[in-house]
Amino acid sequence: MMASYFLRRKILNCGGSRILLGNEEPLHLYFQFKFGCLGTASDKIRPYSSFNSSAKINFTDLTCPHTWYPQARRKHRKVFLHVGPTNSGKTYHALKRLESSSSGVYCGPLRLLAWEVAERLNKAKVPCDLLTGQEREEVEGAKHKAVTVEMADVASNYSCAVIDEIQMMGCNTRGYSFTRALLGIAADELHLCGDPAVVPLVQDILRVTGDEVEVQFYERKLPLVPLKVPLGSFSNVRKSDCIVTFSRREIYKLKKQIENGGKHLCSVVYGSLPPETRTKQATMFNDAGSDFDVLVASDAIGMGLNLNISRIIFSTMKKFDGVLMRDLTVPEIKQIAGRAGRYGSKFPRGEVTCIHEDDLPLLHSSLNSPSPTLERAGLLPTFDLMYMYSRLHPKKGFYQILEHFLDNAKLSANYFIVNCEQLLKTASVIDEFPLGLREKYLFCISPVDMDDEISSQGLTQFAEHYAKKGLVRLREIFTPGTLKVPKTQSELKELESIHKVLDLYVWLSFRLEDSFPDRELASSQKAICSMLIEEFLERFGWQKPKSRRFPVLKTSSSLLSPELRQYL
Ligand SMILES: Nc1ncnc2c1ncn2[C@@H]1O[C@H](COP(=O)(O)OP(=O)(O)OP(=O)(O)O)[C@@H](O)[C@H]1O
Ligand SMILES: [Mg+2]
Repeated sequence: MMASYFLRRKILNCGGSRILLGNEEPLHLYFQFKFGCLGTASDKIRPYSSFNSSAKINFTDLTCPHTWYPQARRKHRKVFLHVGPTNSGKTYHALKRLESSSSGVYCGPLRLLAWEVAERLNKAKVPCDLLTGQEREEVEGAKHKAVTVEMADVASNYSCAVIDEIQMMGCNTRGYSFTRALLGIAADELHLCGDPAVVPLVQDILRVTGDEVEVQFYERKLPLVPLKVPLGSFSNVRKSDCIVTFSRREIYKLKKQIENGGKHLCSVVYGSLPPETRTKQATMFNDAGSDFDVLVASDAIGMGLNLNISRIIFSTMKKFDGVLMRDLTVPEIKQIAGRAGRYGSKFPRGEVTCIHEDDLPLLHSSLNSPSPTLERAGLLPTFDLMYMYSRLHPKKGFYQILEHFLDNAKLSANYFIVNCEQLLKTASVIDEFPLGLREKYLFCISPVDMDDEISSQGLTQFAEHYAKKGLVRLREIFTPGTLKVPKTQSELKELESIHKVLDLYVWLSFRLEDSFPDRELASSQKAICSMLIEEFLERFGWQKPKSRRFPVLKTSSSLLSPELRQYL
């Protein structure tokens, strides 16, 4: 049961009251800079090898990011690029290698994937720790770890490492974490899984590292058939279909339309649902005995969940990208469509179509086109560089330092600086408080959605309390016992945002342990949020189908463990 999930986890001690920058170097470079002792770097490494002349160093020169990782540069890594379409066994083969290695790390793009891999390795009697921004679970004797890519450790040595969905190094927001893992993980064997579109870029980037690269191409295990006829009417929806759309409002509208037909109940999966709720919805859909036999989902299904989908149906081929409505790209269409016909499910093939006939030409042409070659990988200045740069501009706030740094950064052709809009938004809020640069950087890289009002208020309050007292008690900001099952879409959205704020508290508690002491309370409240959202999804928002038995609804308190019940 999810409610007790967090409580059962054994929390790893993560280092007293030190600030741990989850997606940063573990501050070793910072101290090396501070005390001028970066003598361990090999001769090839630039620019820090000449530390004593630090005044001459141009800290905004990001043209040689491979030199930021001396540990990896000391290795002659054997890199395997596993590339092919979705459902072709890329991850499967890389994980087989990881399982048989003496030590290793799996770096995935989502918490769901890290959970799945940790579970898989532990089941195969390979003890494996789990480490994400918000969870740390230690298994006795573990020499393996499953982590979210932001948590990849570039200061340890591994025999084997896997970076999944490596094409995400081209992602405009998170790309830098994949680039960092690619350049920085010190493993004898490094397995990269992803789209064939990454091959030339990875080969080019690794040309200067001295690593050896081997490419292995994969074919889809089961055929994917683009249908010539559109869905047309919702009466043609059948068991194991997945309807894809891109807004939350549309997801609930489609769910209602399909359920009103009286033949199906729909599970839903979309990005802002808590990860554990997404897993639960996916499990209900996968369960052949469950009444929830149709899935309505956003592109959040593109990665990470193993779903028994026989047919993908695009309700639209357009997506709002934050600025305007645009056509889906070839890689997006392929990634989503490829979820149909998973190897190991009961279907002999996958099928894909659209609701509307007009959308079929784009679907068919995209499935027949190769994904455009990835040209550049994302970068973000590390804390060390920002710190050194800030010392040259001691009067500037963090926002100005960041802005100035970004304006002056020099890059080589293989890299781009990721979109720092969220970072800058957070920096402008955080600059209001008397905090050190390291603390400001930490708040800025935290997983906060500054476009979500409740989330940004949460971050502001956490930073304010932290700056004033050095201690942030959850009860001063949030009253346990006030959470309720949402009755409307807007209440649901609010609960999703509260979940994000609690998640942020947990994230901060792993990095500022003494100042955020209520991790357990935040985790239990998160679990309650998820359950209340699930209760909404099971009970509200649609009419009971005529001919089906409705699942028995348990009250949220009866689902709770005694430890959690006290918080309601
Ligand atoms: N040789 C195999 N034997 C048994 N199961 C396999 C084999 N290859 C793949 N599978 C299973 O097929 C499914 C798809 O494989 P996998 O997840 O490795 O594909 P992928 O190419 O990584 O896809 P994606 O691009 O979607 O991540 C998984 O459930 C996996 O366990
Ligand atoms: Mg995979």
